[in-house]
Amino acid sequence: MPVSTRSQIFGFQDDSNTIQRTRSRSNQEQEDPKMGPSPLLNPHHGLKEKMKALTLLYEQQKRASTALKNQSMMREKEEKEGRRLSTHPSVELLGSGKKEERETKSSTVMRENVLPNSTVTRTLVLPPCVSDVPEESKENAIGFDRILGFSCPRKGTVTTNTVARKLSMGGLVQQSEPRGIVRGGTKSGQELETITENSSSVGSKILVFVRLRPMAKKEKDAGSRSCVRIVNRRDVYLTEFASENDYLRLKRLRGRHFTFDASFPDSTTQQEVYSTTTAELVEGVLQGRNGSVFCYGATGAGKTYTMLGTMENPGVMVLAIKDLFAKIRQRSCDGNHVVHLSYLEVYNEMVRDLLSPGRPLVLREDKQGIVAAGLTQYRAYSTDEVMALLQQGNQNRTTEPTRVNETSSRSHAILQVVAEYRVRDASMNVVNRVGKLSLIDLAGSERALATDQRTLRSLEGANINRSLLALSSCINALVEGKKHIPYRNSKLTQLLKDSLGGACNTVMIANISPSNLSFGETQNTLHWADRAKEIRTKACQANEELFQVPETETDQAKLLLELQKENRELRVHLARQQQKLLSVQAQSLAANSSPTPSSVSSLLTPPPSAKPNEKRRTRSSILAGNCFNTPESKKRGADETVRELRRTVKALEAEMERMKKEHLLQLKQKDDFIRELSKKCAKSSEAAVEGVKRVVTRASLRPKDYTGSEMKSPSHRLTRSSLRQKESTGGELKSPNHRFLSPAPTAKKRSIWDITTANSPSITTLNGRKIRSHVAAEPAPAPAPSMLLQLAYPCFCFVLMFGPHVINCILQPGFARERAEPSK
Ligand SMILES: Nc1ncnc2c1ncn2[C@@H]1O[C@H](COP(=O)(O)OP(=O)(O)OP(=O)(O)O)[C@@H](O)[C@H]1O
Repeated sequence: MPVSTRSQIFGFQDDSNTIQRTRSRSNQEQEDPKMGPSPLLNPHHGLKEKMKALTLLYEQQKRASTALKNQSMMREKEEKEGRRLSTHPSVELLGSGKKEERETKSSTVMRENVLPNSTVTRTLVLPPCVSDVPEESKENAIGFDRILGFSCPRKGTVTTNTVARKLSMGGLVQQSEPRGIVRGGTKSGQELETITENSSSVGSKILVFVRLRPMAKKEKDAGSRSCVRIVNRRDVYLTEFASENDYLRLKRLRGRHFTFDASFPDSTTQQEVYSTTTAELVEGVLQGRNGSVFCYGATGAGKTYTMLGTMENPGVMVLAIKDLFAKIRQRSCDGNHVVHLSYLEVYNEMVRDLLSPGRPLVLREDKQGIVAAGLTQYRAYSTDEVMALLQQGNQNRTTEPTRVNETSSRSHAILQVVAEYRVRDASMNVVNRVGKLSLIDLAGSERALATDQRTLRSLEGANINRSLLALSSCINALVEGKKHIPYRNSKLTQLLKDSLGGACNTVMIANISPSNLSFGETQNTLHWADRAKEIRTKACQANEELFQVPETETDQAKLLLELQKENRELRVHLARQQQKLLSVQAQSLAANSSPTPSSVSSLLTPPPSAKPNEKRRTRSSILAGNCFNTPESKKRGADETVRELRRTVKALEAEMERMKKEHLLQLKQKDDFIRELSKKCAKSSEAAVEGVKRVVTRASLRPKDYTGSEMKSPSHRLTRSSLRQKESTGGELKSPNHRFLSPAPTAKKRSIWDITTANSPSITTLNGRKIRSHVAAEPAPAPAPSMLLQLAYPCFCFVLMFGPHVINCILQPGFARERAEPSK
């Protein structure tokens, strides 16, 4: 520094470090040939010189301390400013133009201050040599902050002094970046100042924005001039022109300067306004924070345009709802979102439901705050649905033409959107977040002259003004930190209680007209907006509820799961059992349909071409899974069985008949054979009787009539042969058949044969005794039937009685096989 070069203190080198430093510097300078010889080297310098050096040193110290003081003051101011702005999550004040970035890049000073307990990031880009500029200039540097939330910088917004600030609240910004924000600091690589602040513990201040509407045609026609100038999208300069009639003050200009969180010139689009003011509130609502946006201003200043907008240029309400649903759609896979909607108006100090108009509603205070009892809460599923509801509500809203505004809103309208988000966390507890967004379009403050003098309009105006006055009183009380806030003075302030003094992120948009004809209203609006900046709402924390699933409930849930599992298993088991039962029934049915043993059934079964098919059909119908047969199908099955049984019976009868015939035929054949044999025997025996008269036979005892008769019984042959045997053995019968020989005529005892054939028609009586016809030819005593006949007859009867299958089994097993073979 030039001052130090003049330091010529030599003798003070041991007194202080400062002097030591000064001396050393002086020594350096001594060596510098450009600087020339130092005056301190002159031994003739007296006290005067020393005093001069000391004075210089003192001045130097003083300047340094002043610089330090300025620095700390500036820091304090920045901190204060940052705190205020940090109450709003969406504001980001950064250098926007690339041109500016280029300008400041080369000469930016970086300072980093980290405050304890802070979470908010603030980025400052300071102009070149900021430390060297006077104090006033430094204040201006802060005063010329610009919002970089606007992606498209406009003409005339470029300044040499650029301060970029990034504000956030409760971590909102980290999660969602406001649209269109250009982070000048990060993009240009400029050195940044980062200040963090824990705003959540302090609470938040209301963010205040100002929007200037374009000059209306009516106003232009009336020759009005613009009295509002917005600089750097933040500063508002209000100019009061002297009255044309006041000739003395014609050239006098009175102006006022206001600074807000952001100020929107007349060219700002709806989307820009939404992005800067409300987008972050929507994000916060989805995280369980309450948010409020309200428009304040004189009648015709553009409040309804800002909140509702037109079809071509939808306003904040519409854009917020669209954004809300878009964000919900993005997170739909995470959990369940439920959106409820209500829309009401306060007209002449009456609360009315705009979605289902009827009787005025009563305001009540409960845990959730002030609520309108009986207000319709519509569950909305889509943006279109909300738009339709909004349109319906607006049709019900009270609007009347006034001198200032063709469609002047005569009521305060409040659209409330409640977003509930329910999700399960890692430990399966249910997290429930409820955020409420209130979008409020106030009626315009107005002078009586501005509206009609008609009774109703003036009454409306009076009520509007009264409620707005109550709002002003509340704002005043809040700013002054009074304990009692007069919310109850009007319905409007009651409804805004949460937004102004509750745990809520609140945004106020002050709408102003550019016309100098509305200077008074504009000044008033700006004045209250400026006051509102100081309102501090309570710390806004997420309305989050955690529903822990209690242990007992967990046990019950487990039990329920187990029971459900068991029930499922039992059902499967039951189905299997039913299947089995049905198959068993089917088998038994099949068995009933063919009750005979396999050999017999195969014998008696109808031709193989028909029967197996039927069986297969029955089986297949069961296997088809008809576990739960209808009664009809059961009846059909029974009929089928009966039909089958009948067929079997018929087949059996036919078979029996056939076997009977066969048997008779066989018997006849055998009888013929015996007859022939007996004839031959008779011839030979005649010859033998004639030769040997000693042998007495029955035949010899028979009358001659009978000798020629036919011997039909096969036993007759045996008799003859036994005779022949007797003859050969010397008259003694050695054959076991001897015992079957008919008894002697003297014997009265009757054989079974005699009894069974007693009633036979073919039996004739001989000597009072009945004999069979085929032995009738023989003389009495008639010989007993042969052994073959005695066996065959009971068998025949047995066959007739019990069916051919028994015979088949007992007597002629081979027969059945012979018969069965064709069926194979
Ligand atoms: N930013 C803007 N851009 C274009 N036109 C605007 C803008 N702001 C307001 N207007 C127009 O100005 C007129 C009045 O606006 P608006 O009805 O929104 O005023 P207001 O403040 O709601 O009035 P009131 O309190 O009487 O209801 C409307 O015709 C509107 O289209």
